[in-house]
Amino acid sequence: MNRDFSNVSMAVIRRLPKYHRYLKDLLEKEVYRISSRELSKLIGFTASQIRQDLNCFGGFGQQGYGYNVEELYQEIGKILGLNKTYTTVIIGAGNLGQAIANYPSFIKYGFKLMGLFDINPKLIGMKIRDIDILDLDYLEEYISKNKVEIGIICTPKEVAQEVAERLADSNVKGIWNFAPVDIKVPKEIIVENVHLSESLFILSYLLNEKENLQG
Ligand SMILES: NC(=O)c1ccc[n+]([C@@H]2O[C@H](COP(=O)([O-])OP(=O)(O)OC[C@H]3O[C@@H](n4cnc5c(N)ncnc54)[C@H](O)[C@@H]3O)[C@@H](O)[C@H]2O)c1
Repeated sequence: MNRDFSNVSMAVIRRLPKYHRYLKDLLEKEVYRISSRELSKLIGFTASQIRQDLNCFGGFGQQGYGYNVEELYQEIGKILGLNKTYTTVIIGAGNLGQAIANYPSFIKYGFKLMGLFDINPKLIGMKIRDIDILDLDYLEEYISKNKVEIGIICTPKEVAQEVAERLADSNVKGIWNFAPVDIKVPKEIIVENVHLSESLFILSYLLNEKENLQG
């Protein structure tokens, strides 16, 4: 049964991957039970924040016992949809596209990379870990034939919008966009942007702020 979390704020949802990561680490260390206070020390959120966050999903903890780490890990995984599998393609098989294709962990969470697409004849026909780099001309046909659900955009920013539109017209459900541009697609397609430079600029700001405070 699909539970409805549509009224849970995105701020809470965006914290779930961090809970998931810490719970995985705990399981690897064979820690099976944890209080919100102990979790708070590890994660850096307050204990009351943790209780509030997890209560949004029905509350997993038990007074006097804390959280069952395995159960919480599995449940957060389910809320995040990590118990499902997704078919993906990468568009743009340059530095970043190849790095993502070479990263083995996404498959562990159910994201199956089917193919990479590029326009560069030198790359087309090559393989990254057994996965073909294909000609962009076949994108729509391939997506339809293989029921691809997610397109990962790793092209230069100048062509990202055009690529996004082709993905949208091919009926992908989601786009993971790494190009530093805000792409526009029909609202039924979910877009998640990863703008690495924005994070880097925040680091730069914080470094400068620290220097200014130190005089
Ligand atoms: N490399 C990084 O660490 C990094 C970090 C943050 C963001 N990005 C962004 O990710 C994108 C890719 O970066 P990169 O370093 O891999 O660049 P890159 O130049 O190495 O690769 C881009 C690839 O896209 C291909 N391409 C160009 N037009 C295309 C099209 N219309 N359809 C399909 N493929 C096309 C090119 O042939 C090339 O292989 C850029 O938008 C960049 O700003 C990269």
